[in-house]
Amino acid sequence: MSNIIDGKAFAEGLRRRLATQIAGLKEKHGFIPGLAVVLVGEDPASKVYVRNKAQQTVEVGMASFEHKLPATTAQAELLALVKRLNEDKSVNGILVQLPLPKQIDPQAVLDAIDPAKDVDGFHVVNAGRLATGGQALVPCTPLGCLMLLKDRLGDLSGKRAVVLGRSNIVGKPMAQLLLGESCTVTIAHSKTRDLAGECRRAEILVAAVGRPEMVRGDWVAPGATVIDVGINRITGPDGKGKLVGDVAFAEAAKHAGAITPVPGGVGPMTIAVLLQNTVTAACRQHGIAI
Ligand SMILES: Nc1nc(=O)c2c([nH]1)NC[C@@H]1CN(c3ccc(C(=O)N[C@@H](CCC(=O)O)C(=O)O)cc3)C=[N+]21
Repeated sequence: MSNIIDGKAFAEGLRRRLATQIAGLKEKHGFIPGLAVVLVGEDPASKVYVRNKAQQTVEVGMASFEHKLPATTAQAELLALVKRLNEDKSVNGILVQLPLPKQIDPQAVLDAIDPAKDVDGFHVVNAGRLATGGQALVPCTPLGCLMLLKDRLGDLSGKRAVVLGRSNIVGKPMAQLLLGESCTVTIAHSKTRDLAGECRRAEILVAAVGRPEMVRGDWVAPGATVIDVGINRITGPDGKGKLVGDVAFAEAAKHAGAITPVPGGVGPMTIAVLLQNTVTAACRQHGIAI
């Protein structure tokens, strides 16, 4: 087995399984799940992600509702849209694309989303349920990382895991999920003393700091599994733009037992899990056990 973890292929498989499940829901229960994605403003990267999300939503057989608002949208207008989507029975999942323009407080918007429709898992109720072992909707990126880890390693119980980064959207929920799998979890960050040394102790290393190629080869223990959540657009030596992770891939791959590439690793999993979360949310809303 190659030591490269193919997130793109895993995500394709997951979407195929979801498509079958969705066809079954339509046949047996007479509905298809619906996902609403809200984009405020014109951020070019966000536009690409939103287009990909909408396309993949339709490909697996779900309904996609796209809402594009101008960058000047007032917070009250966005909250009014969220309220309408909360009340709309054909909408089972709601995602408001981040980042939002500066006149809008992102947490106010995220907390206005019905927790049952919060397919990003960013609502404080879902964060609380994840932390206390309840029935949460779990943030897509960390859940995707966990799926890749379990697929590679099987049981994670007792493993030493280091999560580099403490954001609400990746680092903290990732640590909760690993703890839930009975790993011994360390959350390391910019203030951590001897960051390289902490990382070197990890059997599982998840990098989510948003700093291009910060994790060097000698930070990786022999045989460790490395999950690179970073997506950084940099200018390469040839002057062209390219995508790199938070891990110096070529160096780290020499030490790692398994490692995710960028692109083609965690990124595609994020969208596939978003679709899965929408199916999960739809089934719970219809009282269907899955
Ligand atoms: N409310 C909200 N939820 C999100 O989940 C969310 C968001 N806002 N804002 C932006 C980030 C970013 N994000 C990505 C999704 C897919 C890829 C992805 O598919 N990446 C591919 C290709 C990337 C490329 O070529 O540009 C890869 O890594 O192979 C990347 C990044 C979701 N986000």
